[in-house]
Amino acid sequence: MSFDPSGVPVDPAASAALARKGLDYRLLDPADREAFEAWIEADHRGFHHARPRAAGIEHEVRVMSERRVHGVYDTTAADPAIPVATVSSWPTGLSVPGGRSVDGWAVSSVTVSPTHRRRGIARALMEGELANARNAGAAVAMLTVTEATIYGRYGYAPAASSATVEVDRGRSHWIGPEAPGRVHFVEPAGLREVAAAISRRAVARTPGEIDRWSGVLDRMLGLADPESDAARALRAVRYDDEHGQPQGFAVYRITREPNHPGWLEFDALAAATDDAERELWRFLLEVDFVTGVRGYLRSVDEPLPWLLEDRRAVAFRDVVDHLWIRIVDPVAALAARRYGAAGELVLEIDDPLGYAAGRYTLLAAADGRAHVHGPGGDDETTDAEAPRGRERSRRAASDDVSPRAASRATAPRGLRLGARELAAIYLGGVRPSALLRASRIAELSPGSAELADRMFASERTPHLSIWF
Ligand SMILES: CC(=O)SCCNC(=O)CCNC(=O)[C@H](O)C(C)(C)COP(=O)(O)OP(=O)(O)OC[C@H]1O[C@@H](n2cnc3c(N)ncnc32)[C@H](O)[C@@H]1OP(=O)(O)O
Repeated sequence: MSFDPSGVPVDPAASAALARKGLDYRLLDPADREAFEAWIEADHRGFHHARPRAAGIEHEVRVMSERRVHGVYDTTAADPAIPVATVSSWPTGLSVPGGRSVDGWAVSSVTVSPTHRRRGIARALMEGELANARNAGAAVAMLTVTEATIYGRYGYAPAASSATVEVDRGRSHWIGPEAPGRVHFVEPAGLREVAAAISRRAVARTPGEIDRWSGVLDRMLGLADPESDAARALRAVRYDDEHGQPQGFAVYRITREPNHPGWLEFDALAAATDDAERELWRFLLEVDFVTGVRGYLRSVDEPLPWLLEDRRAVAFRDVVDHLWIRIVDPVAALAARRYGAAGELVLEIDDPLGYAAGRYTLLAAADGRAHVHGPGGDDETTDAEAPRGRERSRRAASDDVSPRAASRATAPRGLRLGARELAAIYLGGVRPSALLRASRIAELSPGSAELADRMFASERTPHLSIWF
């Protein structure tokens, strides 16, 4: 990410709303170790997690000191040093269709103490984070959710799903191709640098993935608290291609009762190439003395069933909305991705919080690039050169993405929709026509949803494979 949130002030509206309830809204100073530890205590309690061990606290302090961390304090509480509410946020890239990235604002650690619930504290924090996102220059705010009923009211919608993929080891006869490379066992600590590089490439090829921060890799590899039982149970493997270049890795554990075969479970299988993805799956499926394999947060579009003779060996369980996004700057967001078909589409967006409200014209060219015209006369065109990163170019439409060129290709069509529905269709994981059938959007003219389906289609099903 190339935009800097350090100059973003504490949101005055959130501060005032909380002050009216007799509460202090504070941005924590990364140098204030005590405040961070108290905040971590509140965060763990809020999520019903066990208290972290010393190494876990060190890890959390490291991670949190790289974010904007807010606490809400009640000076009348028995222990006023422990916040009654928490939230953290940071700027990060979100992969979008076309192998590109949009400037995003990740929001996490939203907790309110049960002693202070349902007084509007979470609302103040969430509205504050939308203001922070917009002030920092992000186009999209995003989060992963504990419950699907909390965030729609702020304009968030599910944009990428994930599933637990369970494979019956006894039925998993492999019929896929042989990979040219090899799988090696490696020590998790030795994988750290390579895992970062592979993850960057894996994230870039999958819409819905967000840039990895160093703490999430440490967590994946068991390095956050390496002496914990959970970390010591992890085994790591790396796939090297035929030239000896690392192209993928997986980290797994085997859980089992004495005298019984176990279950192989994994949270991380990251691949920069299709060969690496296939061969790591194959390795995990062929480990002996195992009844089955369970991969968490996998894509709902996993190619695995097509690699096995018996596709019913694979079950997709717990398919859930996983990544929720909120568009805070539609012009920048719409111009950041590439489109599946050429066309001109008017988007009339209703947004009670204001960020996305207005009439936008999206002009997509046959090469997937787009020109977006916003209500304030702001225009933005997809940059042809840079594949990822901050790619805004506020300039006039180029010849091949000009309004005239696009309208020659397709007659104008349009949708009337809310900020939530825009968020749902943005990555291509939800078809506009499904929202039309649900009466969540309306067409300005017949055929608009069908055109929007084709334009918003993504070459890959959006997927997010981590919690944040
Ligand atoms: C991105 C993340 O971090 S996801 C993690 C979310 N956190 C958790 O699940 C931890 C446990 N839960 C909590 O800490 C709290 O219950 C929170 C944070 C979810 C809600 O905090 P509160 O301060 O009680 O919420 P607040 O009073 O501001 O409610 C705002 C609105 O959300 C609604 N709401 C709050 N919690 C929930 C819920 N769990 N389910 C459905 N609606 C909810 C309220 O009814 C209210 O609706 P309205 O304003 O439209 O009438």
